[in-house]
Amino acid sequence: MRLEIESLGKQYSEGLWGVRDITLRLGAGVHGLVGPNGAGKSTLMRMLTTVTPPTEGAIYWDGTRVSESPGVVRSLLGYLPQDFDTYPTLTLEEYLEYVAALRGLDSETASARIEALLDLVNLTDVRDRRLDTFSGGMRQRAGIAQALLNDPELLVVDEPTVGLDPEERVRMRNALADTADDRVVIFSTHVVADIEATADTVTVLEDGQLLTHAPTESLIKSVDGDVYECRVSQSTLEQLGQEFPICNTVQRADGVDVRLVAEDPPTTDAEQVTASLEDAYLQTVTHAN
Ligand SMILES: Nc1ncnc2c1ncn2[C@@H]1O[C@H](COP(=O)(O)OP(=O)(O)OP(=O)(O)O)[C@@H](O)[C@H]1O
Repeated sequence: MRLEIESLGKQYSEGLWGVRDITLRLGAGVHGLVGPNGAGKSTLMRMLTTVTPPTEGAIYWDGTRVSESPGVVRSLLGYLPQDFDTYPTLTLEEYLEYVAALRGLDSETASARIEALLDLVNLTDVRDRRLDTFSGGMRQRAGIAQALLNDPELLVVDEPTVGLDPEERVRMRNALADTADDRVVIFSTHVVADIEATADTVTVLEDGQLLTHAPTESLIKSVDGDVYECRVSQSTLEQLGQEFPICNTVQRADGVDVRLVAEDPPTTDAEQVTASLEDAYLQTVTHAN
């Protein structure tokens, strides 16, 4: 299975492009799509899911041009949109049975599939509970289950961790990673830490442009040895901020603990620390500006 995106662009109005000139090749696995608000993540996903047509360029699934045969992608697609909503008065099981019927699954296939998916997203115990009693994280995992009902080869999830507490974020990430063995999973977020543990590749978008696309490990390695932490005064922090990407700051009684990306130690007592995806992301975004 292979998703190819060739010079893809979407223009909303004169001079306003949601994304432009995006070229990517994605195989089975989890692919993280990150970027700040307005970067173009949702625009790209809406084109991948055939919700909106591209203005230029093309998308191919296993060599078939999607705009010429949108039904091909729709039949193998699972989609969890950002504004996903459920039917509050149905129980989880009733809801999944309803969606399965809408997708044309026969009842035997549907019940086997529902059983497996409840287990995958860890909601078997609450199958008889009404959806309006679910937490945000449970609702999102129910969303993943509905998106997987037809066993899609392409699963697209738009910001599935928004509004979730840390424990629920981890459950959500694990559920996504567990689905990715034999499908292409595209996971968009503006929280870089959400994809560090789960994504095989990372794609960084900003202002509609593709800044980088690389295996997660190699993106982290690109800043290995260049991440430092040190305690500095507020005025030194301001100077450092002019020169280096600042990854994090924590106020202390006697100064500010700062984490930054620099080729050489930024202060005499700076300590080199293990690089994270967030450091690599900040370096990528800062370099582009
Ligand atoms: N339907 C639309 N009509 C006009 N402009 C749009 C439309 N949808 C998005 N845009 C614009 O396209 C650009 C990319 O937006 P998009 O929603 O794709 O970004 P995003 O990365 O998903 O952002 P967020 O993280 O805030 O959801 C922005 O400038 C946005 O204002």
